[in-house]
Amino acid sequence: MLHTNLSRLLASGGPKRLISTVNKLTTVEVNDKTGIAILTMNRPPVNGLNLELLQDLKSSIDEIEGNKSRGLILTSSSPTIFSAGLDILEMYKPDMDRCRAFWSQLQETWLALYGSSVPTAAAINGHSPAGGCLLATSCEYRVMVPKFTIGLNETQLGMIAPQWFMSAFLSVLPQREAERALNQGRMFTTEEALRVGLIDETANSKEEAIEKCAAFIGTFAKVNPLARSLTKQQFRAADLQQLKNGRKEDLEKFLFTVSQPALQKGLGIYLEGLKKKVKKQ
Ligand SMILES: CC/C=C\C/C=C\CCC/C=C/CC(=O)SCCNC(=O)CCNC(=O)[C@H](O)C(C)(C)COP(=O)(O)OP(=O)(O)OC[C@H]1O[C@@H](n2cnc3c(N)ncnc32)[C@H](O)[C@@H]1OP(=O)(O)O
Repeated sequence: MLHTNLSRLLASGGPKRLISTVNKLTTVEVNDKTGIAILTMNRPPVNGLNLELLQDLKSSIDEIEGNKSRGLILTSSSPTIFSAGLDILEMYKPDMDRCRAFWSQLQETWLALYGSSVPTAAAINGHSPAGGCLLATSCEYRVMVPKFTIGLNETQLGMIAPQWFMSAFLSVLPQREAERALNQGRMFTTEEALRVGLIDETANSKEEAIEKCAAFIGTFAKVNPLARSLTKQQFRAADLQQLKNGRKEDLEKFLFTVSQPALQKGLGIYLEGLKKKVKKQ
């Protein structure tokens, strides 16, 4: 009951304090009463994860870790897109120095989110393909609004999701389900995602999704925070360590892959398809 009241207070626009306005592409609002931080991505039109958004996400996660928030809820300022995943323009005809910085930052941001010591939840208020799904599955709990899609669609783009994308996916889905979905590049509707367990709950609005995420975080109110966070870290240690040990190799593989003419050709066609769709409307 206490948890429900706290979460209602948070979602109903109860006392909120804007802690950070420093980052251009993210905001952090911490509710004074509940101590839960809402981290909002704000890079129109689709929250494409480019170098700057990834940097801002990382610095917001650090800020939330540092200000002793009771939990982190990740969401988006867009009414229809949680995140369109990696900004394809970072990989299409890339400047190789920037591309290196981009992938290194993606690794850094993932390590911070997946390894975060505070309870994390995603209020998925829009489409969430590929890198968007990575962010959501790196959180401990997911609540999604109907009529959107979520999944790792990399194979549809002729790309291979790196091992650590798979780790986050596998921390949520059974191996058989995860393997089939990844091989197919399958995007799940909200209802399908709930059925397979890719999300935990549905909500009729962003506000309700945030309320349900807050209720999840509230379930830890009476649990020793250090014991909870060390337990979470033990569960995630192998996945985190695997990337930490292989960061350089992972980066080199990525740079090699994006410099392949066949991949560039595929990305060009994919981008063209996205743009044609806009013109048709
Ligand atoms: C160890 C590793 C080794 C090797 C591995 C090598 C490579 C690994 C990399 C693999 C990882 C990839 C992860 C990714 O995240 S790739 C990105 C995948 N994302 C998508 O496929 C999403 C594409 N977008 C959409 O499906 C739709 O846009 C969406 C449903 C999100 C929204 O639809 P809506 O109708 O609302 O908007 P649009 O009109 O489609 O889009 C508006 C403008 O935004 C542009 N756009 C959309 N998505 C992206 C994107 N991901 N990147 C860049 N730009 C994007 C779209 O073109 C429109 O642009 P304009 O026409 O307005 O200029």
